Amino acid sequence: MIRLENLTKSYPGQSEPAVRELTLDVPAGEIVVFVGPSGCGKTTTMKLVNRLIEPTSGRIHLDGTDVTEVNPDLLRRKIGYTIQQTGLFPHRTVADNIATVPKMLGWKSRRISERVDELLRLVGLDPALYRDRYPKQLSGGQQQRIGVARALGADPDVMLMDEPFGAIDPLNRESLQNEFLRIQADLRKTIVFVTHDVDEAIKMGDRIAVFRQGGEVVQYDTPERILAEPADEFVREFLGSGTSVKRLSLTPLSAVDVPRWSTVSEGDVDSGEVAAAPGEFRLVLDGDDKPAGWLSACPDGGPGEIVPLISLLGPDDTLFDALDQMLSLNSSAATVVDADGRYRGVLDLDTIRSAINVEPRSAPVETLQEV
Ligand SMILES: Nc1ncnc2c1ncn2[C@@H]1O[C@H](COP(=O)(O)OP(=O)(O)OP(=O)(O)O)[C@@H](O)[C@H]1O
Repeated sequence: MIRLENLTKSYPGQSEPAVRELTLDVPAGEIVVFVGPSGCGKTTTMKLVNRLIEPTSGRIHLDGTDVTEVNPDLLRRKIGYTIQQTGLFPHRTVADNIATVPKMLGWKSRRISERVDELLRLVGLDPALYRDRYPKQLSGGQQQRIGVARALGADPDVMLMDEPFGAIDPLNRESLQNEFLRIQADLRKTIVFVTHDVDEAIKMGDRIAVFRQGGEVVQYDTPERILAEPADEFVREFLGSGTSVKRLSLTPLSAVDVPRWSTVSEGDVDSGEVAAAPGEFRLVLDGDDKPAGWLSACPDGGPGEIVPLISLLGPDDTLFDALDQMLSLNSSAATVVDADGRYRGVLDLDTIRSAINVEPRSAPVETLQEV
């Protein structure tokens, strides 16, 4: 864990401190995102942690040790650091860049070589193709990946990441974010992540510290709670529009109470024991309790036919995915299954609304008739 305690940093010649009396804990294994407008002290605070900048007053504890009492070089070898401009050494190969800290730590060359290949694979680059290239022979996104691999070099418990995906186009940025979250799910590093971008903060952060000018943290909480209850007008404005949609994309269906609508079995449909009334749709489950389709009435009054389901939602999908599916399929409900593909329930607009506690503004939207 990182503990910042009453931290103040005043730069010489500046009338106001860049960071003032900042107290904040970064829990072990979490990503804490510093977000806020330009010049509000995010980078200064981050650089205080690995002593690239010395505090004017206050303390920083790393797993209970006061970092101001640790030799800065030794400290930095224990903390991975990656920045927007990647800071790769242009005249060193990818492998040599990644090996920077392991070499300083005196690792044997075989161990270093294995580690380099392992890290290249981790960040999605084939070692055979990339280890001997130079940074200028890589795309911007690939350089950022090498920056991340280098920061992970000696397997530090703590990572400081200053706008690590800042220089990347939106599409590549999103895939780097996703890959980094996938890596972090396994590695559980303690990470301080700086960004200007509120959407990136919401996506990447287990917690977000919203900074205001002068290094003041206005709100420090989970993305869900910051979106649901912004501390003041500054935070509300900083979050911008669309907070309800942002909350939808933060809510996995595994965390939603999905109403279980009544169903009919495929066997009963096949044997003609159940039928759908005109205008009625009934969800049909196969012998394994998996959705097989909707039973719709036949115009001629027959038992009806099973219309296959175009798409199902799983536990990793979010309320945003559910709404997106409903809009794109022009449907008022979406069928949800568990990790094994078995029926969990059916989501409609009312369920989505109540999951994020949004009151209906007008008459309730017509929903699929419950059977
Ligand atoms: N070396 C320095 N000397 C004097 N003032 C500095 C120095 N570095 C930063 N500052 C000032 O300290 C304040 C905080 O800067 P900092 O870089 O920490 O902000 P930031 O929130 O990271 O900004 P950005 O998002 O633009 O990177 C700014 O007013 C900046 O001008």
